[in-house]
Amino acid sequence: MISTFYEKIVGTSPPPEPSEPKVLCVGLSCLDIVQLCKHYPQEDSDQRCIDFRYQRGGNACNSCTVMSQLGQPCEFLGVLSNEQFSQFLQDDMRKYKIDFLHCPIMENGGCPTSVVILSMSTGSRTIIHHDQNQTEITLSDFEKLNLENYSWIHFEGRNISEVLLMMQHIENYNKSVTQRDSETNEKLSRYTPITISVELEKKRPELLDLLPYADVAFISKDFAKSRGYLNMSETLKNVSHDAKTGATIFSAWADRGAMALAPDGTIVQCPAFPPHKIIDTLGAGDTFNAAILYYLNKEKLAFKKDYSSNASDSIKMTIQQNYNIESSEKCQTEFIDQAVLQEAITFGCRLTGAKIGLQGFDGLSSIYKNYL
Ligand SMILES: Nc1ncnc2c1ncn2[C@@H]1O[C@H](COP(=O)(O)OP(=O)(O)O)[C@@H](O)[C@H]1O
Ligand SMILES: O=P(O)(O)OC[C@@]1(O)O[C@H](CO)[C@@H](O)[C@@H]1O
Repeated sequence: MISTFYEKIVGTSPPPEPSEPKVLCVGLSCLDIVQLCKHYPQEDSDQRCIDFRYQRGGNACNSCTVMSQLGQPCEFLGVLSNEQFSQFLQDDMRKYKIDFLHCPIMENGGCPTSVVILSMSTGSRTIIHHDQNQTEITLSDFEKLNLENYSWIHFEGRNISEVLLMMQHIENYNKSVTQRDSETNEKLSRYTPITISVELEKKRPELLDLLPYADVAFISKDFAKSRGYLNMSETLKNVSHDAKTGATIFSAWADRGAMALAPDGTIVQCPAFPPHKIIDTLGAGDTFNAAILYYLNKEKLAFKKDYSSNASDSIKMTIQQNYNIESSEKCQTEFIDQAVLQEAITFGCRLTGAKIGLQGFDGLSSIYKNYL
């Protein structure tokens, strides 16, 4: 039996929605058990580590932690449960002012857990994950959202077929808010279309099926390596063949920094900003993604152009027949030019460089204030 947190705890009246639209992150929240080791351990050895902690993790959830510290209203959507560690995750989201009111709560469900080994000698983070048979967010969970409350929706590439349906649901919404009255040419809605982003992180080639629906895509180095790409430019070049026309694509690559493809086809790049001492690389990619979402979403909201003026320019993209879905929308990326993209990627690399000099995510808000 699944109910939402809202139905279970809050009752019937909906909570007041913020005046500023939120960024929604759909994906995983899990428990991270982090062991800080001097060196990566040898198999079948017995040793002590330097430190131990547990914290809330998961790509989408970590990105919310970072955005919340930057002052961005954000919401997490993922499956939660009544189990004690899942309660810990929920308490922690409250602490960080991350909205999770629409998360389905699985009675008798478990809590996905990762054991993470941080190596002080190399700065690596090794993640061993168990999903505790947790189910994933489906279209029917997603349909309960009022999309007017969001300016940007980010998906972790996970349950591909359902994520595709959710992306298509957003496209339909976007069509409805950009419609005009045929006689007066007046816009029929005061809402702005939603920008869709996706992260291809896990080493699963099927994740490429999500690209034709994304306005913005993040390609992790793990995914890129699993495809045989040796560097960021090779990644962008290859992946762009599967992407929507006008999409913005990011490739982040640890100490090499990051590179991005702009909607007009130009490439921008930024080196990494390593801290004095690397303390904790867990969640570096999630921090980078959050910084980009934050920066580009602010640019989007500041962008005064009428979003529906070029509606007739829409392009038809057909994706893999096994999903039998068509994408006919234009990219929601008009606000991204080369200069904006360069600023965004520099902000992303700077913030992430600062994060890996910290334990966990606390302290990012003061770093951000200094950055401004
Ligand atoms: N060792 C490092 N030195 C400096 N910056 C780093 C380092 N590792 C990660 N970063 C920063 O974090 C971003 C994302 O890192 P990456 O390792 O690709 O993510 P993930 O956590 O997904 O493996 C990089 O683009 C870079 O800016
Ligand atoms: O940014 P990274 O370091 O790649 O992601 C870290 C992380 O989100 O990924 C795991 C789930 O795959 C979580 O246990 C952990 O918090």
